[in-house]
Amino acid sequence: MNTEHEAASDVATLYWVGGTDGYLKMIDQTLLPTEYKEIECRDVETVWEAIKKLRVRGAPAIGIAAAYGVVVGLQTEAGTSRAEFDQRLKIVAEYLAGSRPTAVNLFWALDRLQKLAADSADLDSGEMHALLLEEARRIEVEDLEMCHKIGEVGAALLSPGDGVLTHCNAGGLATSGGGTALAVFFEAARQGKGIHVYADETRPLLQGARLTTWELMQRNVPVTLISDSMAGWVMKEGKIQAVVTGADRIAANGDSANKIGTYSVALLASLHDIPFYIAAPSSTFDLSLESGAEIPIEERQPEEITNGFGKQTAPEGVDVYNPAFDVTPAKFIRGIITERGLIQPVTTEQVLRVLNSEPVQS
Ligand SMILES: CSC[C@H]1O[C@H](OP(=O)(O)O)[C@H](O)[C@@H]1O
Repeated sequence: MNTEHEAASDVATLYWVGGTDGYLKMIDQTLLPTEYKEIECRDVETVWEAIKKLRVRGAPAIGIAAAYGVVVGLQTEAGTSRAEFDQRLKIVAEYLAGSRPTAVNLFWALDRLQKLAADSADLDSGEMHALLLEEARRIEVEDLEMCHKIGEVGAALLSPGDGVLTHCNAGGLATSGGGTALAVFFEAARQGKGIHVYADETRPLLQGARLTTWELMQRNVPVTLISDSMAGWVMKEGKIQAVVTGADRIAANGDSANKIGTYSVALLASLHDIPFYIAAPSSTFDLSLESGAEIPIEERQPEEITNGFGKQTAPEGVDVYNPAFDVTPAKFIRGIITERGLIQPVTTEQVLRVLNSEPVQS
């Protein structure tokens, strides 16, 4: 636990230091696992770059970073009129919204802060700034509570000795510190279920190889790293009894966007009659979308594939297609694990029923 970190998280993915004149501190995830370094974000441009370059990544973590990014971006408005403050708030929110398009938590957090400001027109700029910092901290702490509940709901689905496969990183590093898919594994391990995790390396940015294995080893959860192309074979060999991944945006019918390669894993799981679960907080649902067809998919730079981590592995000028996410249709998802319970079957009716219920009691 970082002594400066006020939220009760044991993985200090990101946190605010000080008052409204403070700053956002975060682990630079691009350096893991070989270097553990925290960076300080003292202006909104640094926050934007950190999200864009995946120094901070994962839907919930991106939402928290954006919320604190708004607070940082408003530090230029100390002592201004409320009208000037609100104009700057609009500019900063639009700027941060342009960092990455798929993770809905980013937009959910920005909308939440802007609505708070609209509902607090009577406050002066200093009071409003302080209230926005409180709300950003609330988003962080609420996420930690959601992660712990997701862990409890999901762990109940796993049996002693299960082999479980995951794709990308949906751990503490992708959230306030508790994780979503990995929260399920952490809780199952805490309950003594003796699970064994198989982590896809997750090309091209290797969040699985670099981050998921690191987190699980930190917590002494047995983990085996496999290449993405091995997922089908370990299922065929009977090593996998369940698959759990995170999500970046879930449509009202349960179609789920997640790291590229997740769709293939879901199809393979279906072929082997292995349950495929998504673990995600309610803040990752976008009920304005009827289906996953409308989820915006981020395309990233070709160099992530042709020059991953500095080594050229393809001819100069080769044509590259690099979508960062894909969408798994609800029909391939056995259940969606949320802090409000398990959504099963995965239908619009069930999504709305569970999301309208209260969070499970720990
Ligand atoms: C708990 S959300 C984790 C989710 O975010 C990752 O994407 P990225 O690393 O590009 O931010 C991936 O889709 C994970 O499943």
